[in-house]
Amino acid sequence: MRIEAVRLTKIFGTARAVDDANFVISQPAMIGVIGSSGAGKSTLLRIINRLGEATAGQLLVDGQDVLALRGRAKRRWQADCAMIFQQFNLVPRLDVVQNVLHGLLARRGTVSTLFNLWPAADIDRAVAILDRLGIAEQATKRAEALSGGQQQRVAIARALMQDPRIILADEPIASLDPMNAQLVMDSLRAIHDQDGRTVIANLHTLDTARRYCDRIIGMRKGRIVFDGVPAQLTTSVAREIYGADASFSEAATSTSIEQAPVPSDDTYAAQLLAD
Ligand SMILES: Nc1ncnc2c1ncn2[C@@H]1O[C@H](COP(=O)(O)OP(=O)(O)OP(=O)(O)O)[C@@H](O)[C@H]1O
Repeated sequence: MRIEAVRLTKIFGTARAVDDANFVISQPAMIGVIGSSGAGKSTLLRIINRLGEATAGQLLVDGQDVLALRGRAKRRWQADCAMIFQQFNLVPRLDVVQNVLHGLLARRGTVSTLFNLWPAADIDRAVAILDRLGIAEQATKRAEALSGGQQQRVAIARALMQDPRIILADEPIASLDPMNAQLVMDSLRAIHDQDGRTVIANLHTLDTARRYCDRIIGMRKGRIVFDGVPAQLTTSVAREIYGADASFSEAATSTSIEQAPVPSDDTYAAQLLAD
């Protein structure tokens, strides 16, 4: 699969949240997107998944502009690129397996879920995916009873259930402690290595991007100002991305810094549940 972003632009009012972004992904990759708050990282992922519409530009996937798709074809594309969010976006009162099975909504209708009519083969697959992520023993618990790190792995399992070609992760570890952050990043890396799926993760922390990603895209004020391998990301380049002065230190973007929780974004759940 070849993905090419051509002059992707998103304007909110007068703000250019994504400004003329161009990149090519010619083979499965693990890509980290970095940049300070407001740089446009989330907006970029949402455009790719069609949760948000671009103002201009194209996203060519094997030559076809997926931003122009409508109806069923658009939903098929959305099923091909699963989203993972900082706040997990699980259904709290449902058990873990049910949450994972919801990944199938991207590929199928909603009728079966209304009646909880899941074929045994689907349930077996959901449990196998949970097992792969090391949380099969949590399968019958309510999602809300799990720790944040476990909930994020359930969200990854839900994403895998829809068998996507791409996983888009929007700040997947920003709400997690360092140990759980590592477990979640290890899982995403394994999914890329073992399945050959492309993973694009927005990351607050440079050290995480360096450690887990083969390629890093740096955004500043909507523009892509860096696109290269971690070794090319020198301190002076990092400073340019973050718009920081000489006092900038990488430690300031370390995973050990706790992020304040942000309100959950339930658009994704709404999209999955939509007809
Ligand atoms: N729905 C919206 N309406 C208006 N402006 C928006 C909207 N969503 C994002 N923006 C603006 O677009 C710009 C980019 O925001 P975006 O959330 O993509 O940045 P980000 O790099 O993901 O930041 P963060 O790391 O804080 O999540 C910001 O200036 C933001 O205020």
